[in-house]
Amino acid sequence: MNTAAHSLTEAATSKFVRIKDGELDLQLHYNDAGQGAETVVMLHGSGPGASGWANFHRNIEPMVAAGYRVILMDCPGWSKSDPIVCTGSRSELNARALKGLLDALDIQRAHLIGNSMGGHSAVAFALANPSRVGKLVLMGGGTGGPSQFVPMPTEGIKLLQGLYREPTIENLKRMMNVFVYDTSSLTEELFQARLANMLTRPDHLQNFVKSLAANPKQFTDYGPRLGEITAPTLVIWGRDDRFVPMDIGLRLIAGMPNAELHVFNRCGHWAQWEHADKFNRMVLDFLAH
Ligand SMILES: O=C(O)/C=C/C(=O)/C=C/C=C(\O)C(=O)O
Repeated sequence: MNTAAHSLTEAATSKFVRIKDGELDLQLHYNDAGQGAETVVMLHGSGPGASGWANFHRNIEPMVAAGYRVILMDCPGWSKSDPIVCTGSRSELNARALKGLLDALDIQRAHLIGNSMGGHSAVAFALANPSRVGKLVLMGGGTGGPSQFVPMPTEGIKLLQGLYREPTIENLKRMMNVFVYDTSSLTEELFQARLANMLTRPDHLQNFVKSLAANPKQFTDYGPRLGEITAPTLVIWGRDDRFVPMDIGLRLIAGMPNAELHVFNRCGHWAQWEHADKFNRMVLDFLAH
């Protein structure tokens, strides 16, 4: 391991910033790794205990080694970022938070990699700030619209919401067993780390439940506006995604003029983790050409 890779720990890259945008006034946590001229921002999903580091820890080092600066933003209401009750569009809230973060760091343009809610948020950001987006990579998310084939909410989302309401190890295991295709990859260490993340911030868990009660449809359906996004976009999905079904990926490429889709077989909702090596190679190739 070289010196740069050696310093790629959550603690060594952990930072905070205060952002203000109208009535939005929040402290955000983010991880900042690498020093490239081009920046890749990674946006995590909406599960209890999720964070940029938890979602993307298998993807950071290859991007840094390839010469990118990598920013992992913890969305408002997750991890070490400030708590919030979201009564409107969470996709738009996260997009505003990202704009605040990029402004504070003086980053004019970035590539965005979004997982699930992170995909919805990346699309919201691209619609509001088209000139600030290089390329987009969307996994298991991108628009909050309904599946045409699978009843919504999906079994995964029902388990996720149940876990927010009753944050127990049993409910966590139930959710994570649906999360991935190959459940043998889920270790007790992973469960315990995720449980600890969740239980460290009961305020985030309670706020998510309050947000859902105030507005059950947290993620805007950007279906009608997808044609406005001209940024080159790589959509990546797991064929066995039981949280956000694969046909949403088809909707994305039908709507986005410069989008292409890769479907991983034997893959659930966490393509960047379950197929990390191939995912990293594909994303690096896509960003470079
Ligand atoms: O309801 C949706 O469309 C989005 C759901 C998610 O964002 C779920 C994400 C779960 C994770 O990626 C996680 O790590 O918990």
